[in-house]
Amino acid sequence: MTAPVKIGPVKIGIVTISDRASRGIYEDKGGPAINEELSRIISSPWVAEARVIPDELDLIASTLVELCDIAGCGLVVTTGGTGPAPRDMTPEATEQVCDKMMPGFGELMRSVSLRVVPTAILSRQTAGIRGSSLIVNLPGKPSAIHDCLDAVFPAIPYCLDLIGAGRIETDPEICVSFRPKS
Ligand SMILES: Nc1ncnc2c1ncn2[C@@H]1O[C@H](COP(=O)(O)OP(=O)(O)OP(=O)(O)O)[C@@H](O)[C@H]1O
Ligand SMILES: Nc1nc2c(c(=O)[nH]1)N[C@H]1C(S)=C(S)[C@@H](COP(=O)(O)O)O[C@H]1N2
Repeated sequence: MTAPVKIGPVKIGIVTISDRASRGIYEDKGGPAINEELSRIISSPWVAEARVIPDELDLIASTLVELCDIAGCGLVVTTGGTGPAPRDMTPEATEQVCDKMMPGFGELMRSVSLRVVPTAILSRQTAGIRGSSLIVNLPGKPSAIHDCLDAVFPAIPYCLDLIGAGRIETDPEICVSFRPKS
């Protein structure tokens, strides 16, 4: 059974998790790249809620909770902090706040990324459901955003339908979303 549909434009959280971008040591290119990619793919109305934060487990977790529970984001996309380095804690924060993990997202994104870089296996990127929100992790390299989002996006609208996150439509010239029950 699908959850009740939310009315109005879907809110999408865009979270850059980077020590250096959050301190202004370099310009954040990840958040704007996600915004650009979503604008290319999604044809229905949506609004962005962007955040730029350091690689701090508690702050990542509280930002994800705030975006899902208070801002009401149906989808939250993160970039950065998925690797093996000591401060890479995004998957841990994602697991901490999710009711249900969606391992297929990470599997597909790593497999697609492996065609681009052999170090794709170093990303522990994952996805999960918190209430009526889907959280998806992307690697920090801004160039990874296009490859990873394009790979998983065909399944995202139906996932959002199933959890009651709101309805989104995609531009079929860019991404054909698959809704088995429509
Ligand atoms: N938000 C971003 N904006 C621009 N470039 C980025 C961003 N995040 C990462 N990068 C680039 O990708 C590289 C690898 O990203 P990674 O997430 O491993 O960074 P990092 O070494 O953990 O450092 P930091 O957390 O300070 O971004 C970085 O060294 C940087 O060149
Ligand atoms: N598509 C894609 N995936 C990628 C990469 C990349 O450049 N492109 N970088 C890899 C590398 S080098 C690392 S260390 C991991 C984790 O990156 P993160 O800690 O920035 O999230 O993502 C991997 N996945």
